Amino acid sequence: MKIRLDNVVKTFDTFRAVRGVSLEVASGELVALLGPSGSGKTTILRMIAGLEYADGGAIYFDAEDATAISVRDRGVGFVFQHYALFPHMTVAENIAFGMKVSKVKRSKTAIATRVSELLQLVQLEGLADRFPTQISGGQRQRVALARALAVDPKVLLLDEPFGALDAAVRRDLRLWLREIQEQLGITTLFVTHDQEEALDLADRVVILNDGVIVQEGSPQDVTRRPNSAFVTRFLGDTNRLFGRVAGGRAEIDGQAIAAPGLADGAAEIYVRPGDLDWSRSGEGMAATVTRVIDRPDSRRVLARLANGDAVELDVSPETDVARGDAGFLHIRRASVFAAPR
Ligand SMILES: Nc1ncnc2c1ncn2[C@@H]1O[C@H](COP(=O)(O)OP(=O)(O)OP(=O)(O)O)[C@@H](O)[C@H]1O
Repeated sequence: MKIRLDNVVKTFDTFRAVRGVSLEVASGELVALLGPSGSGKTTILRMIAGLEYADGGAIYFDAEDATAISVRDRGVGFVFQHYALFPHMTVAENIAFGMKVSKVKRSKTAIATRVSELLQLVQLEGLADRFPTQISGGQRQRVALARALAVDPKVLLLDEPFGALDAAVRRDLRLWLREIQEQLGITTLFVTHDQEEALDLADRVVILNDGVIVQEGSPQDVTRRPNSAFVTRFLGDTNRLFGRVAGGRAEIDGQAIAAPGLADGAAEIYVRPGDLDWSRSGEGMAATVTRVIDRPDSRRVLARLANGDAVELDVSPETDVARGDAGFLHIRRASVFAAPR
C-alpha cells in the first residue's frame, strides 16, 4: 500500500501545527519522520491513521482518498510510546484482542494459531501467559508490535515506539524491527526525534521543522548533503565556525572550502568532529587543547582557536594528545551556508 499526502494542513485553534506537507511513502518502504519536539510529526501520523482530520489537502491510500475510509477500515497498525497494553490481559490475550473485535470473524483456533505465529515472530514464545507488568519494557514493545500486526495491517505507524527504553535496548529493537518490517514488506512510517534511530532504520528520512518538511532523502543524502544550517545542526554534533565566502569559496584561517553557488559575504561553516584532523605542525587553524575525553573507540578533543572559539574533534584512541598541547586543525569536509543577517 502506497501512502500519499498532498499539501496537508492541520490547525489547532489558531496554531498551524502542519503547514502544507506533501509526502509519498512507497509500498514496503520504511520512512522516518524526524524533527524536534513540536514539529508536527505525531499530528501527521494521527491524520494518516484517521484519528485527526486534516483541514486542508488530502491523504491517499494507493489511489483512494483516505478521508472516505473509516479508521477501522484503513488497515493501519499502530505502536505508540505510551500505548499501554491492556494490563488485565495476558500477552497472548493482548495480541488476540484486535482479532476478537475485528469485523473479520475468526475461529478460536485460527486466533490461537495466529497468536503463536506472532509470538514466534517477535521472539516471545515463552511469555504468552505473563501479564504486562511481568515482562520488561522492551518485551512490552514487542508485544505491542505483535498486537499491531495481528490484523494484517497494510500500513504500520510507529510513534517513538522505543522512546522510553534505554539506549542498548533501543538499538537492538531497531535492528530487530527493521528485519521484521523487511520480512513482512509492510509500508511503515516511524516517528522519532532521535537522529541516530532515524538514520539507522529508515530507507528515507523526512526532516520536519515547524510543521514543514525541510529536507528529505536517504540517510546518506541528508547526512552528506544537509541543505541548511538547521538540518546540519539537527543531524548531530557539529562545530560552527565563521568565515567569508568569495567567488564560491569559503575562506577560514588560510583554508579554502568549496561553497558553490553561495553569494559573497559572511558565512557559517559547519564541521563535524570527525571531519577535523589534528597535527602538531602544519597548516590550518591554530588551536590549543583544553580537554581530552576518552571513549571506547575514539578520543574527543576539546580545543580553543586563536579567536577564542571552542571546537571539538575526534581522533583515534592511539593519538598522542593532551591538555595544553598546541597544534593545528585541518578541515577535511564542511558544509557552508550564508550567515543569517
Ligand atoms: N490537540 C491539540 N491541540 C492543540 N495543539 C496541539 C494538539 N496536538 C498537537 N498540538 C500542537 O501542535 C504542534 C505539533 O505537535 P506534534 O505532537 O505533532 O509534534 P511532534 O513533532 O510529534 O512533537 P513530539 O516529538 O514532542 O511528540 C505542537 O506545537 C503541539 O503543541
